[in-house]
Amino acid sequence: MMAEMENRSTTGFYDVLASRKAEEAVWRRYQATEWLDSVVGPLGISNKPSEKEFISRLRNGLILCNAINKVHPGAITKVVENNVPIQSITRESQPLPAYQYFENVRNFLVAMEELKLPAFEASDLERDALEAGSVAKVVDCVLALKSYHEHKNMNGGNGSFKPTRSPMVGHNATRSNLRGLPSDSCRRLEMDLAAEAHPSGNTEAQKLEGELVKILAEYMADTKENMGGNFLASFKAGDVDPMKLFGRIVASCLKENEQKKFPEGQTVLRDCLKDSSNLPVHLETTPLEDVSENKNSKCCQTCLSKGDCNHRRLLHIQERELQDLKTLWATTRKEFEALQSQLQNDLTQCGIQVQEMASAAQGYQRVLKENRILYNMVQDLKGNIRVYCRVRPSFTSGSSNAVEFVGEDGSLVIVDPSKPTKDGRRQFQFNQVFGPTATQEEVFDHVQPLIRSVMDGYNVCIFAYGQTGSGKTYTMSGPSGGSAKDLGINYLALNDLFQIFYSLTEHTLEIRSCAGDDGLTLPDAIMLPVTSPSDVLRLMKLGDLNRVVSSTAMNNRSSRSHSVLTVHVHGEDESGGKLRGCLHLVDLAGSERVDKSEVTGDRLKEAQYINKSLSCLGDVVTALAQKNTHIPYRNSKLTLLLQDSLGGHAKTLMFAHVSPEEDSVLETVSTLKFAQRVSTVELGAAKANKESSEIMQLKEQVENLKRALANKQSQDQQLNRMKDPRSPLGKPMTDRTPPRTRRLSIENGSNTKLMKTGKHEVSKTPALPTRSRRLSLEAPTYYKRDNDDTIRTTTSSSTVKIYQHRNPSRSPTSSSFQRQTVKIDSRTQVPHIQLPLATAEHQVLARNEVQIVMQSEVPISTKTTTTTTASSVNGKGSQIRKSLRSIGKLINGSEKRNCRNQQKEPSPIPEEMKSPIGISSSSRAARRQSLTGVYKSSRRTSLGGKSVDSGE
Ligand SMILES: Nc1ncnc2c1ncn2[C@@H]1O[C@H](COP(=O)(O)OP(=O)(O)OP(=O)(O)O)[C@@H](O)[C@H]1O
Repeated sequence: MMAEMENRSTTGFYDVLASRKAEEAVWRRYQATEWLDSVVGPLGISNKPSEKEFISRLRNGLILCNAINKVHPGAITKVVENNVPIQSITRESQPLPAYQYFENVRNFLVAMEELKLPAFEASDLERDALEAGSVAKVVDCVLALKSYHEHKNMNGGNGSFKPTRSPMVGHNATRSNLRGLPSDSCRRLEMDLAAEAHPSGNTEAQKLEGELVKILAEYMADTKENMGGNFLASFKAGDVDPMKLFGRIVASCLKENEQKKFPEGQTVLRDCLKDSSNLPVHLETTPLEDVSENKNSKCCQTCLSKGDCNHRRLLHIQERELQDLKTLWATTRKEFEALQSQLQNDLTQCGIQVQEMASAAQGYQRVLKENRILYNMVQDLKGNIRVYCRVRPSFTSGSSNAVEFVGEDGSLVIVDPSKPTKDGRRQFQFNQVFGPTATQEEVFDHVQPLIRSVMDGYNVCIFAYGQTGSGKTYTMSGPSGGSAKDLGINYLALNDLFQIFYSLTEHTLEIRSCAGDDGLTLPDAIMLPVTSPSDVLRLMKLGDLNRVVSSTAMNNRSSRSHSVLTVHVHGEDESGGKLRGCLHLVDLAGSERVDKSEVTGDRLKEAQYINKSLSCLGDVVTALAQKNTHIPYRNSKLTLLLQDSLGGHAKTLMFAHVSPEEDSVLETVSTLKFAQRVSTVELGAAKANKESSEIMQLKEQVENLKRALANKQSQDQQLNRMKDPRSPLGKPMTDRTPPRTRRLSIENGSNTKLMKTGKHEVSKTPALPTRSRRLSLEAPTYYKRDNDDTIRTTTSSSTVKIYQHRNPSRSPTSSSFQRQTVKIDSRTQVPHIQLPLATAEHQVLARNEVQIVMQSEVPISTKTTTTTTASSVNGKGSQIRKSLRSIGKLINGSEKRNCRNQQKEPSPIPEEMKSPIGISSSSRAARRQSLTGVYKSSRRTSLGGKSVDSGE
């Protein structure tokens, strides 16, 4: 059935092909006839002449010779004519002798050869030698001449002419003209010829070829029907490559027919077509897998078994091409792999380099950081005041900026836009400069080490300086209503201290708004326990409410006073040594030009006070920088307050704030100049307030020895009195002011006598701590005893209340002394200090406090160079040892004296009985004690003879 179908299909195909070919041939003959008619006159044959008719009209060669002479005049010089008009030449007319025919035809063929146009063989015109394709060759030859003629007419004979051929015919005679074409094209033409040569072959291969040809023919016929005039023209003109066209035809045949036209089972034909699709034209788009598949196709297998098929040759060629492609593919793959591995290597190298660069950058940052630390250490050793500068962001967009450059190394370049010359540019160098984008956290990172050193017993002062509105309060406290990330140094520092504190102990802290051990005091101070930074924040906010803030033309929330937050840290190190650190966080009021801030009334007065105190600060800094002997600390309360930080052994950091706006450039330069001057101030190396455990032990020994000595002396006195025969109670002693009291009075620069003023007893302050004494020097200070036994102190117009609280459990000598104590003193409105009265309770506490402080300060006051270094500790120890030795000598001396006295007659009357008031012996003891630093008894006397139980 299948075979039958195949046979039918094949027969039908050849019928169609034959009719198509016939049509084609007719059409071409018509073209040739028409052209010959137009060139040499009417041939006298029909429009659609048969092959025979056509050949017979050309056989004598006369028409051909005339035609070629028309196209190319002089191509044939001698045309043999038979004097019969062309029109009258018929099949029946007498033929010319054969040699004449031959002469004309030969001349024509030679001329065609010379014109490189396709020719035919003379035998093709023989009457009885018509064979398949021979007439077509003659027709092609005429049409080639026609095309040449047209080309000549169009281009005037210029340019190369490429003759067209019939797609249906192979031209043996024109094989030379096909040399330039690809060999595969030739092969395909050969295949076509082979197919034509065996139209009725029964072999399978022939069948397949036949089917292929049929499909091609159908396709070509369809294509021809759809061909427009342009296509034909370009085809004729040679613009269309016939081989490419053939390839395209085969490809589209494949597409269409593979799905539609081939019934199931016709796999052979499909494979064959697949095979033909692997022609070079299609290799460009056909996947390689398809090519390799086709190698085993049934058609090829059949062909291979046959051995002499054109397919075999084609297959060999394709195999070679496939092999070449495989090789190319392998090479390309290798190259690709090489490129891939190269890329991988490059990427790895790149990664390594990036890593190296990153680590180099990190190293650079580390070195930079170390450099800064070392530089700071050098500065610390030299005792320079550290100066950081902070530039706030500009608020006026679009205006030019006075800050030209902010360097990582602490350099800052300011440009005065009004002076475009070199003079307008100034460079400053500080320890650190923070640009407008610096965050609060970044700023605090650079301050943190300094704050932590408070825990090591150092006094630290950080003060913010700068023109109004430059960001001082922002740095120290943060913006009002800001979020947690905006918190300033004050909060972050306290937070940090609390964190360290929590990691050390669980104890509750105490906060108080007073100067504490050695500073100023403030009105309405209260003592509150705090357990966390938020407690402190709450209290600080309360303090801020007392700070006058008002709006000026320069700043909406301009601070109209200086603000000082002081944190006292008392601690004990692991070896039992005592530490005392103090942190002052100072937000100065801003300097301002009143014409710019446009303040009036009270605000104007405030501005004047602020500027005056800042100018005093400037004077102090200048005197310090010039190493003058006199430093004018007392010219203002601000400088007095900062005296320890500016002139002592504290670590001091100044934040110079500047506004970047162009119209602030003068103030900016002035601030930076001041900051530069501050950075040249050398305070000397900072010293920690630390007492080692060895010193503590020695102190304890001193105390014990002192007690032993006192006991001995009182025993001596008793013995002496008992030995004295003149009075059973002993001789009354002169009531004298104890020597220690006098000494203290001298130290304090005050009179210890109680002054009677009406009901009140007024006395100079007893041994007040350093800061209080300094205050009393500025304005004569008196303590008044009220009815309620309150001591009042007055300074000029203000009243001072002393809040010196001592919790017995906090005494340094108490065993229950907390390991770590943080006392936070918030002082505000320094220019307007109000110092209130103390209560009786406070008075008592004050006395106790003083006593404690004095006890701990004795060695320090005698050795003002207490430091943490081994040598200084040893120095202090040796001083104490000296004291011990002298005490020992005294004890030994008194024992010897006692021994001598005991040898004398002992008095039966006790010593106390000898003195009417019974204090002369203690006075003497006190005198001795004062010589050795014991002054509890003398204080008792100075405070009115009240006994103060040391109690500790
Ligand atoms: N680094 C900064 N980033 C963002 N805003 C800032 C910065 N510094 C300051 N400001 C803003 O600038 C304004 C003025 O700042 P601030 O009040 O701190 O200035 P000041 O120097 O304390 O002024 P005064 O001396 O008048 O009290 C505020 O609105 C503040 O929020």
